[in-house]
Amino acid sequence: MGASTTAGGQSGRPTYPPGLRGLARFAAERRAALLVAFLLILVADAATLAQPIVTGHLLDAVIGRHSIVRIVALLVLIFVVGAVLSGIGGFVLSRTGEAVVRDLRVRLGAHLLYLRIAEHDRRRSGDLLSRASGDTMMVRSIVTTGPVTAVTGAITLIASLVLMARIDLMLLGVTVATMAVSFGAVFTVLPRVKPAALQTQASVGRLIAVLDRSLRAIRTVKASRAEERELREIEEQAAGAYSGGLKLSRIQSQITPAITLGVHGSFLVVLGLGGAQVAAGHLTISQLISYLLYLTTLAVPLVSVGQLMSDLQRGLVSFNRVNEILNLELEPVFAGPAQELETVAHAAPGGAAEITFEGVEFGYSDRRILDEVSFRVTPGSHTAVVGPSGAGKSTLLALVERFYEADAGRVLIDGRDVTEMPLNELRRMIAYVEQETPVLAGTVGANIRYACPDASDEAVDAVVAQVGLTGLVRRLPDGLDTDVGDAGVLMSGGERQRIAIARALLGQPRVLLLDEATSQLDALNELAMRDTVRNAAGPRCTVVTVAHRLSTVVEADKIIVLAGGRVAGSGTHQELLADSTVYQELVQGQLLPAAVVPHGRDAAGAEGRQQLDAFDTSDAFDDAEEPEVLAAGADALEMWRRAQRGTPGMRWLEP
Ligand SMILES: Nc1ncnc2c1ncn2[C@@H]1O[C@H](COP(=O)(O)OP(=O)(O)OP(=O)(O)O)[C@@H](O)[C@H]1O
Repeated sequence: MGASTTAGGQSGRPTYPPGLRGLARFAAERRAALLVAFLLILVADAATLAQPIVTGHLLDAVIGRHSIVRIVALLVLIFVVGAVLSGIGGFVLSRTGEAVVRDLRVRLGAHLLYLRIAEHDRRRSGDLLSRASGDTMMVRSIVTTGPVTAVTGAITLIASLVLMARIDLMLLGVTVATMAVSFGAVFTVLPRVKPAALQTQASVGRLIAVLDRSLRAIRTVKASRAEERELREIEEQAAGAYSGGLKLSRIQSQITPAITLGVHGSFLVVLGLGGAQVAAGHLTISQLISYLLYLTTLAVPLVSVGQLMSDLQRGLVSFNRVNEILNLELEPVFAGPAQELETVAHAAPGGAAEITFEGVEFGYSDRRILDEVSFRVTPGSHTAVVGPSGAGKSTLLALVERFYEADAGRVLIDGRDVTEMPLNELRRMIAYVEQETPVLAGTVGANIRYACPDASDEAVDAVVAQVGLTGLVRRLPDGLDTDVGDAGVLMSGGERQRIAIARALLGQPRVLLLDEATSQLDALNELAMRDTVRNAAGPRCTVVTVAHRLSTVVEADKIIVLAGGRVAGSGTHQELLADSTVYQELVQGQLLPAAVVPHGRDAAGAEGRQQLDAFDTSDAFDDAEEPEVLAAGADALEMWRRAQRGTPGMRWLEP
């Protein structure tokens, strides 16, 4: 299923009610295959049911010393036809069940990818993973073996009862009464299956969530010596799953013997009563044997039906857990019929875009994060957003990307409200580098091409050079084909960041949103970041950076100061230093810890700045392992720092 089909189907994709009705409706989408399988099994069962009749005739023929050749041939034919058709029917049903589960998994996968970010915020990804794996497995078992058992069991049961009724009604009455007692016992334990299954599946979900959490932060777990604590949580959830599983086993261990006892009990009663009937001459011996054969034929489907009833309850719990996700609202990715997403790297048409916030209000829940936020970012400019931690800076970027929608007010791109633009069109024009600069498992090249898989090698080489990765790529054992490890763990933080920026630049976006990592970068990376941002902004691209480093801020054409959910000031670095106490405080304390505070001019700084501008970071990265180059990078950063001292009102804050 391609991306376009998946997303295009969002509006028309059927939803299912919870429970058996939903499961039946889901399975009914493959009714043609189910019907073929049903007919095959019907004929196979008819053949099985004919066996006792023909066996009865065989006995009569043996007792009456008639020829048995034709009857034996017929019996063999019935055996073979029954076995072959039941095999084919079972296979068709199983294949259909597998296809049903495949569809369920793909739909669930599509749903998880297209789910609104707010839903992902609310849920633990480990639990979602367990629904995609464990729960779909449970659904699989009831839609594969379930229909086979139900169809064959029901047919065999009804036909056997009809044929047994034709032999002796009284014996049938006794059989039904005995079986009713054992099924009564089964029905008393069945309601306990659902809560036990729910406990098991929910515990497994939480277990995977705990594991997922620990493995994602395995270094922190080890550094905090938290293995034992994590293990205790794992044990707790495993114990929950164990106790749920134990309850289910207990219930199952009552169901199977109850039915087996019912069948065996009725066999003995029928043998006794039937023997008396034969002795009294009301029944022939062959009729009694046929009856008893029917009774034994019943044993297997009845036990299977008992098992199915229990499995069905468990499967329904899993189906409901999967269906709960399938019924969640998705992002409206496509406005109309599915459109092709652009996968080739070329500039999004239109050049640098204008971004406007008009009285935007937003809160993740009841807590207001942004309050009447209004500002304009001019096309081609570089705007830095600064503010205290938690002020809502990243949230601003999320609203431009439309990960969330404003509660009031509007976010406009080139005068168009983002909520009225097709999401794929909006996101095609924007590149976004989030704070954690995620790198996905795979190769360096695949990561850079992630948004534009069809980009040419030349385009990739160009962005690799732009972010100063050429030297690294040359040194890597397999160049761009080198694996970055799970979540990019084999790369350094700075390398991951540059890979993420290269990925963003490859799409030649009209808007580049950079959520600067809060952690300090080394000298070279800090300079590279500054150069990259400076070079990206221009006639083709507008850059908005959530800035934590002064190197980014002072370069910006405009700085927006966000505090207390409001715009507390905007302007250039110099303007804000003069006008905004919030900005001054940020510069002193939080924007760049141990960095700069207002001070007088420093003529040497201006000279330092010129030298810094001449320092080519991309060349430096190419030889970043050379000690003299590293030293030159550090020198260049010091030059830049001196340049800041040359900036009106700035001096270094002593650590
Ligand atoms: N997905 C979310 N659900 C609920 N609350 C959130 C969510 N994301 C952020 N918040 C809260 O919203 C507020 C603003 O968060 P945001 O990440 O935008 O701040 P920020 O200014 O970028 O902070 P920082 O500089 O520390 O990265 C914070 O108080 C944060 O706890």
